Amino acid sequence: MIELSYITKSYNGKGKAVDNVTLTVNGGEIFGFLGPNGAGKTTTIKMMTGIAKPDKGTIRMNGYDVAADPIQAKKQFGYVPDSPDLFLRLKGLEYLNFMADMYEVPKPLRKERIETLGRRFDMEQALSDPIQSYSHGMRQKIVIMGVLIHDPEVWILDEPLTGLDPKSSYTLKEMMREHAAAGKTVFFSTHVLEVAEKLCDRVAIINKGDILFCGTFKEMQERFQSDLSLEKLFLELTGDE
Ligand SMILES: Nc1ncnc2c1ncn2[C@@H]1O[C@H](COP(=O)(O)OP(=O)(O)OP(=O)(O)O)[C@@H](O)[C@H]1O
Repeated sequence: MIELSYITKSYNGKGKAVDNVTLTVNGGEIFGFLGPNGAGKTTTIKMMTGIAKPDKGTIRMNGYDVAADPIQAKKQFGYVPDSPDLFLRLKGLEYLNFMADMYEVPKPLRKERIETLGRRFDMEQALSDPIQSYSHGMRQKIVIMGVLIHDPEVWILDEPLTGLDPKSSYTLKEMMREHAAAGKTVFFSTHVLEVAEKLCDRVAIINKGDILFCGTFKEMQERFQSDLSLEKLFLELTGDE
């Protein structure tokens, strides 16, 4: 479960990148975080993960306060950033072992998970190569695998489908569904509204730091008394049409 209460942040004292955002994401749901470029999605995610500090407000991960109890809070989630260009000099397998060490995954369990993840993401052959030699999509996959190797309860994924080929994208979506079906939490940002419409139990739409809507797609259609697609509703709501 993720709880954001009255989160506000501005950069260099300028306008608010995130303004008084309150959101709860429950276990058992896939939650989509949508908004135009510069809306405040990544800033919100950086505050959720402890990378950036909110000016005001509190964030809890499964009840642990990210500011007051950062280690316990960080044990609750896995985070895939929007750029996968990390640890480029390590080989894929070295990176997965490093992540497994950080999260104290026992050796037999990590071996089993590396095999399963390698198979599901078609990465078995690439694991002995340096990450530097990977394509963007392969880097994205190794970062996702590094998160999943410690089986965090809460997944926080910033644009996770960007650059993935159709099979890997399908696999990740399937894994997101499995994770939520097991009662755990999936929070992800995306610009691909067709995916959000099909995959998410609930969505929030943020624009200029404000949450404009939070709920199910059906609730959104009811609110606007419309049977338009999520894409059309999004464009109306964010004033781009
Ligand atoms: N490090 C920073 N310094 C100053 N301003 C920043 C910084 N990071 C983000 N901003 C500003 O904060 C606002 C929100 O940006 P953010 O990156 O959170 O948007 P986003 O919704 O993730 O956008 P995108 O979809 O383009 O990735 C923007 O106005 C952006 O210019």
